[in-house]
Amino acid sequence: MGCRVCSIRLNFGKALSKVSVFFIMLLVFMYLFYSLAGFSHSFPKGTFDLQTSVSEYDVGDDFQDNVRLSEYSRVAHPIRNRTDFIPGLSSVSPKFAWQVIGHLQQQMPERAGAGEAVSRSAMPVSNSFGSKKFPQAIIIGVKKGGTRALLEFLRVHPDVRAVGAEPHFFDRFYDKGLEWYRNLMPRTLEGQVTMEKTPSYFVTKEAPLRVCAMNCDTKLIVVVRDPVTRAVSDYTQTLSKNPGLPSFQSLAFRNASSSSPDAIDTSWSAVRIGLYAQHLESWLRHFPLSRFMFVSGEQLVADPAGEMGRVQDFLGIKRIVGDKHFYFNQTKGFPCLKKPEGSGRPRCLGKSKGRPHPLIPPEALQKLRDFYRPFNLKFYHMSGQDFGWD
Ligand SMILES: Nc1ncnc2c1ncn2[C@@H]1O[C@H](COP(=O)(O)OS(=O)(=O)O)[C@@H](OP(=O)(O)O)[C@H]1O
Repeated sequence: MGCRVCSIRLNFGKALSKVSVFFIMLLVFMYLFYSLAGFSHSFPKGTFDLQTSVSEYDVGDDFQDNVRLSEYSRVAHPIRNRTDFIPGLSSVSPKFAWQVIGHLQQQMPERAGAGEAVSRSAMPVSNSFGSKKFPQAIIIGVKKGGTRALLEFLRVHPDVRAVGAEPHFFDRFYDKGLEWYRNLMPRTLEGQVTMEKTPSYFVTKEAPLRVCAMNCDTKLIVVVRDPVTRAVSDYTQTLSKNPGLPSFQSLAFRNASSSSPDAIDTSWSAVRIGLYAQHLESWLRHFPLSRFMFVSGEQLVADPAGEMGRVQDFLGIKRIVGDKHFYFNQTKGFPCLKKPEGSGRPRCLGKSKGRPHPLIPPEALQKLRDFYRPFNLKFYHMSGQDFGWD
């Protein structure tokens, strides 16, 4: 009898340990599955959530492109691909190892959504993978200038680490506080430059003072493009989301019934953003010209390596991203990133970048060109650079 009880207990014990093992295995499996599924998102989730709020500067398209390209940046990144700080990782493929590191990093505070910001800000921002710093350089504009191309080209550089999505801190989410902002940043090692891009900063009245309140030594990069083409590009983006949009002309020109027929409507953001001299003026009240770098959007397409050389000098990092990283993709009509050594595929920006523009009547474009001329000349004078738009 006693032995039967013993055997029942023994069997029950065995069953219990089997169930425990099963549950542990299940948990491990679920963790691995979750981790692998999560790898497709290379950006802080919280940031993406923020991105989806709709505004004039909606960047949903930009986000898609970023997801595709972020993989390139990782694989092409010799320093970031270091796997030696996690035991065992060196025995798996570098790509997988980096995914594990990336995932571990994503589990840390930058994953916080807006509501979590306060409690997260109390967490230490330093660990063995580096620390989160405020960006030393920001691509502040301009919308549709080529900002995504510039950021993705820069992310190939081992000394640049950037937030993939646009944080919109200095325009939309300033009330979240600086610690919230810092937590969005990727961790950087000594000597690496932290960056972000949010093109709407350039036209946000409060942004210059706010950026300066964070750090007046922040390097500011502005990618500028012929304001007429930029306006059409902006319109094309809005049209792609709202096919019922009125024609470009009806938005760009006020009704001919007024005393000044066909006056340009500067209250339309697609027109207003192109008044570069005006926007720069408000930035120059807080930053000296030496803190700015103006990148020609046209040159970034015609000679990406040349433009990247100047940007790397401005950032004070070695000229690493150059000719060998680019090829001209005939189908896309734009430069793309070559296949990184050893793995991956060549990468072009997504289909929302470099898309065909609708045909705008030439007289309308000419009117806009005439309108922008004095503003362009003023901008050339202020920036000390002639962009040749006229
Ligand atoms: N290499 C490469 N590939 C594709 N597209 C390129 C590239 N370099 C610059 N561009 C131009 O970038 C324009 C989009 O600008 P942004 O990235 O600043 O747009 S956004 O403000 O972030 O939405 C985009 O505008 P559109 O041509 O109107 O689509 C492109 O002209």
